[in-house]
Amino acid sequence: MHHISPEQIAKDLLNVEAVFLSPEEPFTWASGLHSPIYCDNRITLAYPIIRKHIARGLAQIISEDFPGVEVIAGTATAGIPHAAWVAELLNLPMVYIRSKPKDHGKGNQIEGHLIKGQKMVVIDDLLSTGGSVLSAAQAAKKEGADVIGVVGIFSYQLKAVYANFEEANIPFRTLTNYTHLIDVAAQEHYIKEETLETLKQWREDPKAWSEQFD
Ligand SMILES: O=P(O)(O)OC[C@H]1O[C@H](OP(=O)(O)OP(=O)(O)O)[C@H](O)[C@@H]1O
Ligand SMILES: O=C(O)c1cc(=O)[nH]c(=O)[nH]1
Repeated sequence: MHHISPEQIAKDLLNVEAVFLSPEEPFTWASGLHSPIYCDNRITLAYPIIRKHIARGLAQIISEDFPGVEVIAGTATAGIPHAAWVAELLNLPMVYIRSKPKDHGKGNQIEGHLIKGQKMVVIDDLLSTGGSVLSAAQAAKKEGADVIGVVGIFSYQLKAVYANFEEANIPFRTLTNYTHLIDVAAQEHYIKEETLETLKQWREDPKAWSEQFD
């Protein structure tokens, strides 16, 4: 099967303007970190060709790296649509994982039919610290899933993501990452030289950069 390259996915994200830059008034991430960049992968849902690139790329990684998978899980909310398309391509069952158990109805955190011992790959759209998807993976493990891997569209390659996945002892893969995004943005002049400098500086120490805005 033809591999969709990390550069192509980075280009897709830039082309659909999923990458937002605001160095003066930084974004606040799920982890509480402040950042000059926000990658809104939800925008890709509006583009059938691009969401197909993503689904095929994720399905391919899963087939190659996690061949024993028996169920695909999507994290609420942004992981769910991609998980559904990947489950469809791989002809596998799908569940989704809420960030917290529901406070009414059945009180579920994992929604759908999960069989104990089932080998699961969890899909999130994006990994910053990995905290969200790992907490989803822990919830699935508590319900009896055997989480064999995590896949996503994009990783910022933060030190925290490597440390957190190592601690959880779960492997992860992404279609593209910050290195590819910045390379493509620089080569194809998507981002002003001055902003690129800020993005390179931010990357040296995202925590210290964030602390200026606490
Ligand atoms: O790796 P992390 O540090 O946990 O950050 C990444 C998470 O943050 C975003 O979700 P968000 O909490 O904004 O919720 P959403 O999916 O409902 O939009 C994103 O979709 C990831 O799940
Ligand atoms: O860490 C986050 O919350 C986050 C960062 C980002 O670039 N995009 C996103 O959807 N969430």
